[in-house]
Amino acid sequence: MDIQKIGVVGAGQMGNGIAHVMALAGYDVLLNDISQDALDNAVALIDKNLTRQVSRGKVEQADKDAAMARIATTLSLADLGKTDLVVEAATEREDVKHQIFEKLLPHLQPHTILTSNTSSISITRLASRTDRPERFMGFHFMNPVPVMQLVELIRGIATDQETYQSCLAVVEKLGKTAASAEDFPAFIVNRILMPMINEAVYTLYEGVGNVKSIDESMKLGANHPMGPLELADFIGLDTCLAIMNVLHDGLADTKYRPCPLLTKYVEAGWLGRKSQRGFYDYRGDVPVPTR
Ligand SMILES: CC(=O)CC(=O)SCCNC(=O)CCNC(=O)[C@H](O)C(C)(C)COP(=O)(O)OP(=O)(O)OC[C@H]1O[C@@H](n2cnc3c(N)ncnc32)[C@H](O)[C@@H]1OP(=O)(O)O
Ligand SMILES: NC(=O)C1=CN([C@@H]2O[C@H](COP(=O)(O)OP(=O)(O)OC[C@H]3O[C@@H](n4cnc5c(N)ncnc54)[C@H](OP(=O)(O)O)[C@@H]3O)[C@@H](O)[C@H]2O)C=CC1
Repeated sequence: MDIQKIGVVGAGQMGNGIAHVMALAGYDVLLNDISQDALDNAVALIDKNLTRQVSRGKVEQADKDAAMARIATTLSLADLGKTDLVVEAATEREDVKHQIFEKLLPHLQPHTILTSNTSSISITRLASRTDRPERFMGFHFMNPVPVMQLVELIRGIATDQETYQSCLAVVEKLGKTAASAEDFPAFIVNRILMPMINEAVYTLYEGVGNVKSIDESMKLGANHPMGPLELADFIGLDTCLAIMNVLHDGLADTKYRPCPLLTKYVEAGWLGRKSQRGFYDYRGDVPVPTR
């Protein structure tokens, strides 16, 4: 299917990155959120990130201008009815995602493909509550979207081959690489990454190391670009906890038990970079460890 117009639901860190790369690749993008502030911040951030790409010689000024002109925003989900593909990138909560798809359905054209950028939630279950489980897929970008090469494509039990091929063609047009994952809790990347992050929080909780020593150990000792706690703050601690809960509930194995310290940080509203405090405090000039 020829996809031209793409709707993105949720203008948080993933939604803005997805809108950025889609518009740069030539798609018309309609970005939706429940908050006007989130939409305004997302457009400002896309502008800033594209400007940086221009200054580093990665993007031509004319391509940046054209990409910005292809991005429109809306507070109304009904406006996404005219799109060919929707990427849902709202908060990692199953009830929120079900509600979004439920509200979208009456406005959609029959051919529109629905996808979710969920990090962990069952694609089959999300699809089953729509009128088009055969045209529903997991479309899982990595953070930061403009930089990371991989997109996980996850077929639900009912997803048809044409839908898969259409999504694969979008990934290729973005210049990214697709990995196919089966629809089991947290798919491939987060099935492996999130238990490591959770284990780093246990290492902190049990006093084996502090924030600085744990992150330095994994950066200098295992050549990771970010330490696991720095990465958790970057992803969002609410998202990390939600993924661990999906793994724990979905696979019923105690090895996925979320660390109580991770739960405590989320209860405090210390969600990482997006709330200015997590395993580090970002309110000053340099990040300061909180433990
Ligand atoms: C939770 C999930 O469901 C799935 C996930 O996404 S899991 C998370 C996956 N992501 C990771 O693991 C990221 C790990 N970290 C990294 O790879 C690196 O630290 C990083 C790429 C984020 C930054 O790299 P760095 O070398 O430390 O910083 P820096 O030199 O400033 O940035 C490298 C490039 O990325 C760009 N960049 C960094 N952050 C960016 C952002 N948020 N948006 C856009 N571009 C960004 C920079 O502009 C820079 O571009 P150039 O190469 O053109 O100069
Ligand atoms: N963070 C990451 O590293 C990655 C995250 N993901 C996945 O991407 C999705 C988004 O994550 P992320 O961008 O980090 O989260 P953020 O918290 O940064 O952004 C979520 C956005 O969705 C908005 N939102 C909430 N409810 C609705 C709704 N009903 N309709 C429209 N918008 C809504 C939120 O608004 P408000 O703030 O007002 O609530 C917020 O702007 C999640 O499913 C997550 O698991 C996937 C890959 C990597």
